[in-house]
Amino acid sequence: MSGSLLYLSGVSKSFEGFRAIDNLSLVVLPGELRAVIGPNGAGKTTMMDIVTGKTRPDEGEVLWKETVDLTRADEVETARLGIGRKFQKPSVIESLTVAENLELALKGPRGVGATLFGRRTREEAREIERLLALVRLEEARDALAGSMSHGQKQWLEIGMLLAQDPELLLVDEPAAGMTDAETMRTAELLREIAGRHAVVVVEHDMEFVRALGCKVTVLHQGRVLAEGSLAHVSANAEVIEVYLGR
Ligand SMILES: Nc1ncnc2c1ncn2[C@@H]1O[C@H](COP(=O)(O)OP(=O)(O)OP(=O)(O)O)[C@@H](O)[C@H]1O
Repeated sequence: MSGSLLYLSGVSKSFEGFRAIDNLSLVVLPGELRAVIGPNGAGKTTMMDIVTGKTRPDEGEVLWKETVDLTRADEVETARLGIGRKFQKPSVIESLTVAENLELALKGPRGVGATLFGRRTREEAREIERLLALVRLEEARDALAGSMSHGQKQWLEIGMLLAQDPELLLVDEPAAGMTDAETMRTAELLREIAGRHAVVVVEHDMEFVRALGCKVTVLHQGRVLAEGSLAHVSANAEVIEVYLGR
């Protein structure tokens, strides 16, 4: 599709004869915020695995910016192209401070020594401040990441992914295990970062999806069951039957 950032068409993937993804089509535009919902086993994780090059589809097209064939890319290449992925479990370095974690993310994995023993350039310091403000951890900049709440660790990790300035951020169930206040704050954060980055969020928490206020894609049995506003998909009889009405 013209102007798409991510384009999936007719994508299928089977595991030992079981179709986890079945003729899936999906388009994400630059800067778009999109929620993906669906029952357990609907194929949400497999879809993200395909986009990031972790899993190769059996059939179908997966295009980045209309031209780059993502079915030939591995996870390192998709990261380099600008696709960031936030897994459910936070993976911050607990023995470093919040600011040091962000600094490390700016410098990449080879920057551990420079982070611990080197000096921050003025540009790095400015970028760290921008990210701290964005993820609302300014007050916690010098605290150890290990002392943060679960929600704060999730925000820090989102900040670390943003340090790489991805054009697409895939986020897997960020609200799981968060308090209600943290959940709402996370929705606000993702709304804020959309625009500069496209964000695709997989989530089960419907209050969170409502707070995102974005287009929703409902997956079921590896394909798109419904797509549109939350009000639109919530009124769909099949969606109610397989997911919302449980
Ligand atoms: N490597 C694999 N080998 C065999 N089956 C797999 C593999 N990966 C996924 N599946 C199967 O494919 C289906 C889709 O799984 P997937 O994890 O993508 O769903 P999901 O929508 O992310 O579910 P959940 O909400 O539970 O995380 C499931 O039935 C799962 O058991």
